[in-house]
Amino acid sequence: MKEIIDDIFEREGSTLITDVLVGGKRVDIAIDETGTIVEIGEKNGVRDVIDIDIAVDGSESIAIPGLVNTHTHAAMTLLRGYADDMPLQDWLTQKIWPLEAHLTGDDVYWGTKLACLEMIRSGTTAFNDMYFFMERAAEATDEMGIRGTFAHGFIDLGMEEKRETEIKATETLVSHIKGQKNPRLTAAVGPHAVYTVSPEGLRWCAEYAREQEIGIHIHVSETEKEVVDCVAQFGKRPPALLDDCGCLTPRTVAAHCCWLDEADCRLFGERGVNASHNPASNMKLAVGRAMPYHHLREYGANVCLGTDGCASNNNLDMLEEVKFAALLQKFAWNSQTLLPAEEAIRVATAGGARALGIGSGTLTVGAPADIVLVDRRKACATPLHNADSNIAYACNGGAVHTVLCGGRFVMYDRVVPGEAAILKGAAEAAAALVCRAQDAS
Ligand SMILES: N[C@@H](CCSC[C@H]1O[C@@H](n2cnc3c(=O)[nH]cnc32)[C@H](O)[C@@H]1O)C(=O)O
Ligand SMILES: [Zn+2]
Repeated sequence: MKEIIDDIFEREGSTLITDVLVGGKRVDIAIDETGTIVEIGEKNGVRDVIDIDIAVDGSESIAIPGLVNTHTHAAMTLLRGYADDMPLQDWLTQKIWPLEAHLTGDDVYWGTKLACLEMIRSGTTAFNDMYFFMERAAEATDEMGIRGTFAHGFIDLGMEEKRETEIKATETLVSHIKGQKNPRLTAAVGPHAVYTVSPEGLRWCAEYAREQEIGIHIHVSETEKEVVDCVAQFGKRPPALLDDCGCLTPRTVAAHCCWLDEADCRLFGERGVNASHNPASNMKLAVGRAMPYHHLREYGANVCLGTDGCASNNNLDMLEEVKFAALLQKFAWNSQTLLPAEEAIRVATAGGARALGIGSGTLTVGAPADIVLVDRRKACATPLHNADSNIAYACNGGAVHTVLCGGRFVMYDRVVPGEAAILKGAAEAAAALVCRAQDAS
């Protein structure tokens, strides 16, 4: 790679990536000053398409579309390693929620900065977030230069008063995000799950999402207990309850979907729901069953990929998540051919872009230049019999060296601007958060 041009992160001109491997072919990629891919052609074939401001030698790199993390609680980076090896409900009620009660907006700002740093370093250019103080999460994401969809985690626990508070917080966030008019930041509604949000709350979320023309982000059928309790309380399974409340739409991202049966998958396909597979989180929390990817694909649902939060993964490396997904599906459903490498990468890129309604996810002319360069000189990428195989089964985020989002460099030759300050700020915020919680207990 050429020496780092000192203002490369500020440049807003056009970029040419030369001689890079895309889908098994060596090509040049021309990106115009608006950050759009304007030409992908044979080596040396597209140089005169743009007035080149920056040229990047891609001859030692494989290019893939920016990875799209469709389920995070990004600022949970501050809780990484705080509570491990527990069942979901105990983990939430005994450890996570008591600590989250002491979160501040500054905590979410630093936690999200750290999350964006980690995501950029491992090739993620867009993520779907559900948490607290989401205005601060959006501020951090804008500073880091990648794309985010933000939902206030809506939990009413069946209480009218809390529902009103959550409604106001959701409306405030949505108008804040829309008011920014920032193409990289979008809003969504985030009803947490059927066991934490009343049917009245679910119906409000669905209606508000429809009215605002935004997405819905929700945890669905993560555990068998969730399904059993839902049937006992409402006489129907979570997907049917959500459908009755209007929550199943083509703009819904349903996280986990582990305990869906075949009829649930057919309903998801009929409604065009996006099912976010979170294999590392599901295995770490031992939720007991893998998402039935084969049924969701068979019935036409869009499957995408997510990491969940850093307290149940514990990182945000989507290349690692691609491997977990491809292996878990084969193991869980006893099929050596289920979710092959190329398909697993597509789920993590095009599948995620479709779920969030963003134009990236593929390296094609007219798409936003959300591009990740993977280093071919790494051991995990050598030999290069098959790039998709190396990307899905051998490499992790550590093989990524350069990342563009909307044609702008967010990492260049393994340099991310402001990294040291982000690590310091997030570490200090995490330590102060735990101290506050301990002082209060
Ligand atoms: N306003 C809400 C905030 C909810 S944010 C989203 C919540 O989901 C929690 N969470 C993280 N991972 C999971 C998961 O896998 N399943 C269910 N909840 C999770 C996370 O800790 C956070 O509390 C409240 O009053 O609590
Ligand atoms: Zn979650």
